[in-house]
Amino acid sequence: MDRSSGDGRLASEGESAAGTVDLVGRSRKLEGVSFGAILDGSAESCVQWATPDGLELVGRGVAARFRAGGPDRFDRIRSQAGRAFDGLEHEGPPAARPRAFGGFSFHDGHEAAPPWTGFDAASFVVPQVLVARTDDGTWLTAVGPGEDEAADRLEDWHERLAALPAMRPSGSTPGVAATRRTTSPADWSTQVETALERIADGRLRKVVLAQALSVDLEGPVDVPATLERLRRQYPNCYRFLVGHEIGGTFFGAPPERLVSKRGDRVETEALAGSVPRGETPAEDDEHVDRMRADAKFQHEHGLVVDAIREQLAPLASELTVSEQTIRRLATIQHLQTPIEARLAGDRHVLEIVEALHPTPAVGGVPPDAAWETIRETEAFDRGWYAAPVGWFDADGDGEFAVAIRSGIAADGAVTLFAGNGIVADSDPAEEWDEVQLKFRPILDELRSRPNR
Ligand SMILES: C=C(O[C@H]1C=CC=C(C(=O)O)[C@@H]1O)C(=O)O
Repeated sequence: MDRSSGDGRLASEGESAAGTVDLVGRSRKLEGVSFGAILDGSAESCVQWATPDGLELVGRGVAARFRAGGPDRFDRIRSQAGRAFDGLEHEGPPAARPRAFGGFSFHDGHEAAPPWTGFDAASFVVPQVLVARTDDGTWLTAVGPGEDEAADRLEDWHERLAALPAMRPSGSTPGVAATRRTTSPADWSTQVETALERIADGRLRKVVLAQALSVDLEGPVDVPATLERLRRQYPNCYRFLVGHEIGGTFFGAPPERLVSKRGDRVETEALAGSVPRGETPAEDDEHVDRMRADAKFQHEHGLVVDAIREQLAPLASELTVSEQTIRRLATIQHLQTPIEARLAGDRHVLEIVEALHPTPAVGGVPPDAAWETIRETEAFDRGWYAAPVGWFDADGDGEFAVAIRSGIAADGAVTLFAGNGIVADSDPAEEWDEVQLKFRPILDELRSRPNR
């Protein structure tokens, strides 16, 4: 793994905006409110998170911030958060509790250079204002460094939100002026051939190689509105947005759960192996039958299942690997294997995140050789692509997705990312086609289209 060039200095600079004062959260029930409208015009830090099973969260402002760099960034975030959450006092239902939102870079040695300005190797915020849409209604939570501040903020935002429209138009798309690839088809073939040689000589069994596509926009992009449109096309995916005050906005609609932890229960999955959707249900099934029967796809998928099993086993008292199923998305279909565990002891979700990242669905096997191949062959910075993004709370519970089918909007452009698993017998041209399908969800939403 890339354990060499991490910037450990950030860890000691990690601050809580609350300083030594204990954080206080106050919640109140809300009538319907448009999530997009809450973020409108915000130059503050903002976050949005939605799961396939219906939880939706949106937050803005910074009550506390945790930042870290280097290989031990998972631990450092955990200890900074431990200090800030230690004295947390929250009045409201558990669904509305304060949480920390953010994510990690794919590589340990990540530098926050454009388009990733503002995105440290690990960075989380506890928003000052959080709105949670749950089965139990919609809740506003204000967080501050003391009771009075939290109560005043709650009052202020309750009034502001009451004045906002409950529905917001879905907005026009920005339009695409031009696209630029980091990787030409010829370069891609060379990269895949390099990986195949390493597989043939036994150094490597699988590596996920990725590409970036830089999209120049005709007009400004409204990321919350783009996410809202993605909800319609990709209802069974996560949706996330992390917007930085001094940089861009990272967002996406990933289908892949890295981990969900509640108490001692952990859910994760292997998601690897891709075929296109067909024109008809029968064609969809033909693609799926081919994928299920194909030794290459099963090998590629099996490596991910085995690695997750091995990564979780030391932490678990029980581990259940379910039957393989199919994940059918708007443009693509994947092999999926749900995996559940009961934890052996008291663990923080970030410990599970650290143990699992990167699964071979985005890294490879063995991890070090895959890491080396990625660093030597890919011609762009992965930044936060394919890394954990999500939230955790004061109890160490939380949920993280793998930030694939994602892009970063910064300086009038959106840079999209997509990759594919390479194993023995992979064909560069087929892999190229599969990667292009993975750019589609966001690219399609950026193209010009009349208002809907
Ligand atoms: C790495 C990506 O997809 C992963 C998830 C599902 C299927 C994959 C595959 O078929 O290679 C990848 O492992 C991506 O979308 O950028």
